[in-house]
Amino acid sequence: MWRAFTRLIAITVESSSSAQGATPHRLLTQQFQAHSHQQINYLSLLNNRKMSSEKPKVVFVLGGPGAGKGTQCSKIVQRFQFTHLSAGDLLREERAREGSQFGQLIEDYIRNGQIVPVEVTCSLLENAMKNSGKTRFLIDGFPRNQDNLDGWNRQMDGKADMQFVLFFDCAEDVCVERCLGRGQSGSGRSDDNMESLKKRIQTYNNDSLPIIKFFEQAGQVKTIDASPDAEKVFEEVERVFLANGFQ
Ligand SMILES: Nc1ncnc2c1ncn2[C@@H]1O[C@H](COP(=O)(O)OP(=O)(O)OP(=O)(O)O)[C@@H](O)[C@H]1O
Ligand SMILES: Nc1ccn([C@H]2C[C@H](O)[C@@H](COP(=O)(O)O)O2)c(=O)n1
Repeated sequence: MWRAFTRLIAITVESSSSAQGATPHRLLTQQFQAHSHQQINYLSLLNNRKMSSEKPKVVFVLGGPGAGKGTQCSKIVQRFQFTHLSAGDLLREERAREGSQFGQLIEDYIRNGQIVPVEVTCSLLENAMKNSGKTRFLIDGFPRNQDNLDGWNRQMDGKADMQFVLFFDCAEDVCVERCLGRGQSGSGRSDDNMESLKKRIQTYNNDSLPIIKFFEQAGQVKTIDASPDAEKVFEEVERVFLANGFQ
């Protein structure tokens, strides 16, 4: 955990801040140091429920911001027996939960297009898996960086079987247009704006693409062209699931 904090403290964050003389970097650094002094108990996020006795099957769903991951996950849920768990949605829920000790930290990361420490995200995912009582999961927007992947391997080792990575390949300008469109139609998301998007895209290129490449080299990636309309994209997605034995 200390290793994670040391790295967090080194993060450089560019954002606007009204506080006099306080750079955004310094503000976040102070916040993380405060959190570390409180000795955050990440385990407080985990409940005691057991995972279903059948080992859960997991499909990781990755792609740029706005590539259409959530849209396609809804369609997969309707067609196949999967439960959709969006890491971003779980983080937003935790941010909004009254009394959460992680709310402000999550907000700072999301607004700055950075990836929340895996201890938080993976615990939220594991809980959601346990609470659902289900055994097939689409894990959307995770693992997004090396920290996510390492944390998943540590925490979920032997607890779930990853089937494949569904990668929605989408040009940057299309992703931007879709996210801005989503913002304009009232998503209410604090990161559907050009300033956050620039950072999210940078994080995606620097941190997420190498993870997709890693899975690709292991032969575990199913790439889908995400640029056509959603129905057309789903035709490809459906083929992948059928070819991998899902009915
Ligand atoms: N194939 C598509 N063609 C056009 N618009 C799409 C398509 N798929 C999704 N959209 C629209 O683009 C926006 C982003 O889609 P969605 O929320 O599914 O993306 P996402 O990859 O889950 O995004 P994020 O990673 O930011 O959560 C939404 O407004 C959605 O309606
Ligand atoms: N593994 C993850 C997934 C998401 N987040 C944070 C940072 C993202 O910009 C934000 C929104 O995610 P989205 O809904 O676009 O998938 O949530 C993270 O830190 N770690």
